[in-house]
Amino acid sequence: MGVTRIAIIGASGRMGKQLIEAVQANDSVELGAVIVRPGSSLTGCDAGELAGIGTLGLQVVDDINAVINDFDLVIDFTRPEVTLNLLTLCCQHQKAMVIGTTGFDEQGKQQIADAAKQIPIVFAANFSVGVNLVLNLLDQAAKVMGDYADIEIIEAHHRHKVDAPSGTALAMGEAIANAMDWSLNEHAVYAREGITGERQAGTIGFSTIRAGDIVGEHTAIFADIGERVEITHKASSRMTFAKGAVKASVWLSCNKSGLYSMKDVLGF
Ligand SMILES: NC(=O)C1=CN([C@@H]2O[C@H](COP(=O)(O)OP(=O)(O)OC[C@H]3O[C@@H](n4cnc5c(N)ncnc54)[C@H](OP(=O)(O)O)[C@@H]3O)[C@@H](O)[C@H]2O)C=CC1
Ligand SMILES: O=C(O)C1=N[C@H](C(=O)O)C[C@H](O)C1
Repeated sequence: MGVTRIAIIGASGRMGKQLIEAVQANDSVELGAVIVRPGSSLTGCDAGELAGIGTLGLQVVDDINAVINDFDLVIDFTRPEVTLNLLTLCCQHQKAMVIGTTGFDEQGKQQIADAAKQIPIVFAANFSVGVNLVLNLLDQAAKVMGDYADIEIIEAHHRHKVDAPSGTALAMGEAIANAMDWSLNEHAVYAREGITGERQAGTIGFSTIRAGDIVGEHTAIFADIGERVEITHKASSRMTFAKGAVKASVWLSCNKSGLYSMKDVLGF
C-alpha cells in the first residue's frame, strides 16, 4: 500500500495551519489537498506559504470536489456544520476521516456514528497523548472516590473558542459518568448563578474560562472533607494535537470502516 494522501479542510484555521506542517513533517503521509472556505481570498496561494513553512508547490483550493481524486483521508478541525456536510461527500467517495472538531449536539454525533458504518473514522475531542491518559486516570479516580467526593471539571481556552464546555471537558465528564454507571446529562451541572443552594451530591460540575491565548487546560477535582485529588492536563502547543491527528491518520489507513477513538489509536 502506498503513502496515505491527506486532505486538510479548514486550512486557514489555527489547527489547519499546524496540520499542514505536521503532515509535511511525517514521512508516512503526504499532503494531497489543502482546502479553505468557498470564496476565501486564500484560494490559489501556496499551502506551505499559508502554514508559514515555505513554498510547497501545492495550491490551496476552495472546492473539495476539484481535488476529490487527490486524497485518501480528510483531517477536519473546523465547525460542526462543515464536518456534517463533509460526511456525505466522504461516504460517497469512500474517504476516511479524522475528526477533531468539537461542539456537536447528539444528532450530529449520531450522524458521525452512522457514517462510520460506511467509512473509517477517528473522532476525538482531544488528540494529545496526555489527555487520553487522563481519561484512563479519571476512570480509576471515579471508581475509587466517585460515590462520595464532589466532582468538578474546570477548563480554560483562548478567547476565540466558540463552544463550551470544551469537547475534552465533556469527554472527561463522560469518562467519569461511565465509570459511575451514570448518564452524564442527568448528573452534569453546566452553570451556577445566584442563590444556587448547597452543592448536590452525585453531580459533576463544569466551569469554563475563556482568556487570551490559552491553548487548552483541563482539571478534574475529586474533593472530600480533608483531602482532594486534582488531575490536570495543560497543552502548551497546538502541534501536540496536530501530530496526534496525523498519527491517527496513519493508523486509520490500515483499518476498516468503523468509529474509533484516540484511545484505540494509542492502544490504551
Ligand atoms: N480534537 C482536538 O484535539 C482539537 C480540537 N479542536 C477543535 O477544532 C476546531 C477548530 O479549531 P480552531 O482551528 O482553533 O478554529 P479556527 O476558527 O481557527 O478554524 C476553523 C476553520 O474552519 C473554517 N470554517 C469555519 N466555518 C466554515 C464554513 N462554514 N465553511 C468552510 N470553512 C469553515 C474556518 O475558515 P475561515 O478561516 O475562512 O473562517 C477555519 O479554517 C474547533 O471545534 C476546536 O474545538 C482544536 C484543537 C484540538
Ligand atoms: O478549541 C480549542 O482550541 C480546543 N478544543 C478542543 C476541545 O474543545 O476540547 C481540544 C483542545 O483543548 C483545544
